[in-house]
Amino acid sequence: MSDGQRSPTPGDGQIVVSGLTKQYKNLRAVDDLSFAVRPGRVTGFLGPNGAGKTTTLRMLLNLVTPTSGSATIDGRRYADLTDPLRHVGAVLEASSAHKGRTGINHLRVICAAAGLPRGRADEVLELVGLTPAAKRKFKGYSLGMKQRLGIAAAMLGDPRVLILDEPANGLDPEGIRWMRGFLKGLAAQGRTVLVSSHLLSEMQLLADDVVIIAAGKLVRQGPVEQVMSSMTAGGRVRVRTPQADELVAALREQGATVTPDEHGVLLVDGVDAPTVGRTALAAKAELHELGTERPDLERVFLELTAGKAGIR
Ligand SMILES: Nc1ncnc2c1ncn2[C@@H]1O[C@H](COP(=O)(O)OP(=O)(O)OP(=O)(O)O)[C@@H](O)[C@H]1O
Repeated sequence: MSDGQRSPTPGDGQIVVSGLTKQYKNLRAVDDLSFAVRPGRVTGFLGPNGAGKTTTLRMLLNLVTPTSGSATIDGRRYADLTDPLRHVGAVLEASSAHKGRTGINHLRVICAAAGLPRGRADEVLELVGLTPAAKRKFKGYSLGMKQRLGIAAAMLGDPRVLILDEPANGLDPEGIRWMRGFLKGLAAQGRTVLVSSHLLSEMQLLADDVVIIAAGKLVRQGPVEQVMSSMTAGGRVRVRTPQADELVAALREQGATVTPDEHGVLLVDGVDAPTVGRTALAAKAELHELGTERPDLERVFLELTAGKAGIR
């Protein structure tokens, strides 16, 4: 087809990880991990360095043998997929290819080995915007071009499921923007896109769902908005009023802790903003400001994961 897209392979497109565990000598890299990844969405697989993301992805792709538990794609273990390239495409690290080979020839070699039509190489190159560099040698490719070539190779079998390990690593802002648009586009076509990252900020822009792990264990999973707001719930309330003494007394009666700051703002812990508003109304305190301070998400993420991770 002219745009290089065909309809994805049938299958439920789900990734299901269940009780997955990998024990290295004296390190449990992945520890009884369970989560599910749905089609039609980009799922961010988040965790600090050493959390076990790569090991999990490698178990999904049958490159590492689990100690226990299971990981399935389209309801089957990778090893049991009859035509794996048609089910799942993976980009585990910046693509490597024979240095002297051109981008298009690299893809044609894979097509030949996998029994795919030769023309598919041109289609996927077009898909990732590398057609102008088709005949350039791999050794002259930038990191961004190598990433695109890796994605092109993963797309050769037109898989329903895409798995990428830290695809934004080393890319410039333009490359990252392209990657984001490309992956969202694949999800919009109904594909399953699982992307690992150690950057929460990147996942806020890219992911629909997130799975957060630390020290091999699940920390949170769910729609990105829901997970983020659960992480920053319980922020302290800021309130400003000319009748500060009256409001402080009324709030303390409600069990709240009130700390005035140097600018005349009252910082209130223990009750939420609507409660502060109601209390102010009852105490006849005029409000000049009322809001909730949200903790910095990146800091919460670090605390959430560092506390579990320890030193690895
Ligand atoms: N073959 C191995 N033998 C022993 N330990 C290993 C092996 N592979 C990984 N590990 C360890 O398992 C832990 C998890 O590693 P993993 O690469 O899965 O983490 P990650 O979340 O992908 O982190 P990063 O982003 O740094 O790659 C790390 O402590 C790592 O050193």
